[in-house]
Amino acid sequence: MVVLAKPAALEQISLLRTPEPWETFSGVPAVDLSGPDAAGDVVRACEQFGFFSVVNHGVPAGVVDRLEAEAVRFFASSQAVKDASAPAGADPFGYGSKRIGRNGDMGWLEYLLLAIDRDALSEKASRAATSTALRDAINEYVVAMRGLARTVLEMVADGLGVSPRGALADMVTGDASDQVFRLNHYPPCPLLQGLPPSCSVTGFGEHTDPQLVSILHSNGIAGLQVALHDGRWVSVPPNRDAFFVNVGDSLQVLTNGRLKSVRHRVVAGSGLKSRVSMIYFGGPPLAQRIAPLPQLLAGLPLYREFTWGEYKKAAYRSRLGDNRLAPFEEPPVAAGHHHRS
Ligand SMILES: C=C1C[C@]23C[C@@]1(O)CC[C@H]2[C@@]12CCC[C@@](C)(C(=O)O1)[C@H]2[C@@H]3C(=O)O
Ligand SMILES: O=C(O)CCC(=O)C(=O)O
Repeated sequence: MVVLAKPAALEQISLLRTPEPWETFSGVPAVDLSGPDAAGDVVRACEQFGFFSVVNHGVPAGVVDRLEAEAVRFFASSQAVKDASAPAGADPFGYGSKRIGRNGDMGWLEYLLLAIDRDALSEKASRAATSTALRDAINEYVVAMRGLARTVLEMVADGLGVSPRGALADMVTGDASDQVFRLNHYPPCPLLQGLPPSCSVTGFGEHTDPQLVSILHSNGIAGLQVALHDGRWVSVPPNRDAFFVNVGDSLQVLTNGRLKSVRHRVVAGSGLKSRVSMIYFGGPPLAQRIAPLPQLLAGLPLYREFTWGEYKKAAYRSRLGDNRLAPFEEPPVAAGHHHRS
């Protein structure tokens, strides 16, 4: 007998996680972008945690609310409508359900993954976003996220003493920058009904983001967890009024490991409400060389130079949880041995 597809219940069972107690983290750094030492606060948060929340960000609530409402409308449309937005060719952009990437990663979610060209949806992505209202809401939101990414990266440069202060920001807001945007919908999982609250399913498996920074917003339903630098996983309290900024692998390399990308994941529960999140990934042009910035090199470089295109290609062939920077790490220099130039 040929089994063509795993029955839905089996897919859910394989996403079940070992029951664990939640520790809600009260120490998420909140950076007030209008504060007197915002640049110092951003750098300290990126060094200590690799993520932070942003308040007083200047993004109008209406921009977020409009997109959230359109995202909810899109995910509530019929399966046939959503499936018509599934990726057609080699690129992964479009609607997806449960399968994340093409290398076997699964999660209890559906999503719309879209490529952004300058400050709007790319031509192909425009076809995947099914209504004018959704497209307009995404375009409006992306402009706000590009501005926020620029502000954050200028602050990183200021805080680290990198000049010009636009050196990092230009990588993600230049005309050829490689930006990605994703809407995620995590419905409550029926399999969990009647199980203790410590039971959950994998919503989005643990990973670091490959780009320089990503900016996340969610609808106030819990689920995001991050790994602290001591290895402990903690839940991030949801906050509708804030954005969460993650340091990505490329920023880790550019700062020679001084800022560290953050491992994060989403767990989905049995609650009554769905989690809806939107995340903007700020990546550089494909030809951009990524290597520790000479201004930040106190000792030896920890990474060899690569282009974003090379890294992205490798990332898209990897599993979600892989350490995708490993192939680019310089081997540690043994004591007493010196580099010859
Ligand atoms: C399994 C995968 C999904 C992903 C591409 C990858 O092969 C490994 C990295 C994943 C990730 C994580 C951050 C956001 C994202 C869009 C990206 O650039 O890398 C996703 C990719 C995806 O969802 O296709
Ligand atoms: O939904 C979330 O909160 C995080 C999603 C995420 O990490 C991703 O889309 O890469």
